[in-house]
Amino acid sequence: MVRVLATGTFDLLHPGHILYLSEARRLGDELYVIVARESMIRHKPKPIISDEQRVEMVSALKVVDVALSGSESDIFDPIRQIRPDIIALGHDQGFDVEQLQKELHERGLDCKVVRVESSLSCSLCSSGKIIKKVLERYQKE
Ligand SMILES: Cc1cc2nc3c(=O)[nH]c(=O)nc-3n(C[C@H](O)[C@H](O)[C@H](O)COP(=O)(O)O)c2cc1C
Ligand SMILES: Nc1ncnc2c1ncn2[C@@H]1O[C@H](COP(=O)(O)OP(=O)(O)OP(=O)(O)O)[C@@H](O)[C@H]1O
Repeated sequence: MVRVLATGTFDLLHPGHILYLSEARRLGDELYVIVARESMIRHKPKPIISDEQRVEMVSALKVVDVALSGSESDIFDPIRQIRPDIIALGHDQGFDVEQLQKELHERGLDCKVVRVESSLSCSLCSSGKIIKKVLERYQKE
């Protein structure tokens, strides 16, 4: 049984998320997803949707076996519990494959890190773009 782990914010779900999660799932037999905590997101605006609601939505996706909220202090904590065989990074996720692999190894967590290269570039295949469009529409009215 190969356990795959995917991660992300998943603020406003869109087909790009489904592509990423489906590709991650294809790497093994079961898919766990760590949903980022609002308190840990510093590289972009905070999500609109609460931690709990984002987990609920990701859990309901057909390709996902288990979704859970991440740690609020150490990203390696949930990995110690989940013990994935593979960590699947998204095409634009700001983690370096080799660096993350090294940091996992230093903590005795020997799972393989791979990057899912597939990406979908439709006009609303990004939570940020959806929010921008909503703002534009309602500012006009
Ligand atoms: C292996 C791994 C473990 C992670 N664990 C956590 C975690 O425990 N808590 C958390 O808030 N974010 C965690 N993250 C980060 C987020 O899931 C997310 O990838 C990060 O905030 C970047 O957001 P974005 O991919 O949606 O742009 C982890 C990321 C990776 C790659
Ligand atoms: N269009 C897309 N195609 C493929 N993968 C995607 C796409 N959008 C997001 N992902 C992947 O989904 C995961 C979660 O991404 P995230 O929730 O940050 O989505 P986002 O919509 O890109 O957000 P934002 O627009 O706020 O940056 C990441 O691993 C990311 O690489």
